Amino acid sequence: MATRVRPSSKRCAVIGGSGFLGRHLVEKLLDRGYSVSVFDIRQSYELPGVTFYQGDLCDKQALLAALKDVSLVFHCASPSPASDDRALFERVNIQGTQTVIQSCIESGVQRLVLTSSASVVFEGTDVKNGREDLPYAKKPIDYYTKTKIEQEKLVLKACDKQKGFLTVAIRPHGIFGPRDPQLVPILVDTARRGKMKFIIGDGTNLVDFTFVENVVHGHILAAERLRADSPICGKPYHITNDEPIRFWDFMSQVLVGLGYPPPRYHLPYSLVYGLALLLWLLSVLLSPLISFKPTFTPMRVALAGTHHYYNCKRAKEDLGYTPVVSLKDAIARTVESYPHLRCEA
Ligand SMILES: NC(=O)C1=CN([C@@H]2O[C@H](COP(=O)(O)OP(=O)(O)OC[C@H]3O[C@@H](n4cnc5c(N)ncnc54)[C@H](OP(=O)(O)O)[C@@H]3O)[C@@H](O)[C@H]2O)C=CC1
Ligand SMILES: CC(C)CCC[C@@H](C)[C@H]1CC[C@H]2C3=C(CC[C@]12C)[C@@]1(C)CCC(=O)C[C@@H]1CC3
Repeated sequence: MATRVRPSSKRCAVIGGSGFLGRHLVEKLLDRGYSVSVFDIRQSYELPGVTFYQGDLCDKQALLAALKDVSLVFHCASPSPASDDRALFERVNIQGTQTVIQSCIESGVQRLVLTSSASVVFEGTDVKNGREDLPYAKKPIDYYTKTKIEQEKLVLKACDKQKGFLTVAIRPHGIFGPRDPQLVPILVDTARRGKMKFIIGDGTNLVDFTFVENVVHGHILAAERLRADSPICGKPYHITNDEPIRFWDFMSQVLVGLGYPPPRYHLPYSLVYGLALLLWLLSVLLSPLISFKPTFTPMRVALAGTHHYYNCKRAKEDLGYTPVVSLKDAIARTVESYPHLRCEA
């Protein structure tokens, strides 16, 4: 059985620690007695026990300062998937991750835990109970996914037991929870603009939505089991709530919890996908003249209308992972955490 690392004697760094997942991770690490250095392009809070280093992860000198005396690094920084800035994704997720790896090695960091994404195998078509041995998407649906694939490959390839530099990748899916700036706010904004009346497709597609505390739990288990003699070195792990749910049931539960009506009318998937593609093309062609961002992007339509749920048996076996918060409780806690987004009518 794997021996637990004694956290109290450990100092770790969280790259992207000001973000949604990063901050939850920092809070749990502090609870477990770690002292934490946060490296992020912005500082969004202050906490006792946390030292902030503000900088761009592509800047090696800035990173080296943050990694001094650190033996464990979590890398959970990325540009938002809502962006379609190819150059930014390539710079941060690919070149930046190379810089993170080099800086870790130069600083004597022994363990690197990457936040990857289960979407690295998603091509816009159904993934049912997908395991980690599925091939990477040959045609990734966007630059975010394309660069997350390259990022994961780089980190896993860098694992070197001889040199004492161990790496592992966590692949969460559809993270949600208090302070998420993405899923619930976008959903509510769409509902407030009267655009959440329709279900794309027949509404039976199953999807994983993963509560942020379960994702954090997976990261910490991986970090504490990452030793030269463990089977997890250089491998990716799916971390989900292990309770796939119909995409539209999940959206409806959140909407109803916040006082909005659930979507009711069905629209054919191919029609909506075609329209989303057309709108996206128009937004690109017209970008020199006007700037508009369609709500229903091809990527969101694909995510809303297909099955994408993943098997986390490998994490259960190798990491001893089981979700710590059920989907029912997670939805209730999430809804409660957004009083300002409740329907006022
Ligand atoms: N949310 C989800 O559903 C899923 C997320 N993931 C992965 O989880 C990780 C965390 O995601 P999440 O917490 O949602 O995202 P956030 O955007 O909330 O957090 C990412 C943080 O990284 C920062 N950052 C971006 N670029 C740089 C840079 N060049 N140098 C330093 N810091 C930078 C961001 O700053 P700023 O906000 O200013 O850009 C932000 O503070 C990401 O790697 C993402 O790919 C994987 C699966 C699902
Ligand atoms: C307008 C509605 C049809 C949809 C609103 C909700 C969406 C904003 C979210 C539903 C699934 C989410 C998701 C992600 C972002 C937010 C959603 C599209 C990711 C792309 C985030 C980054 C990842 O690595 C994969 C996620 C898949 C699910």
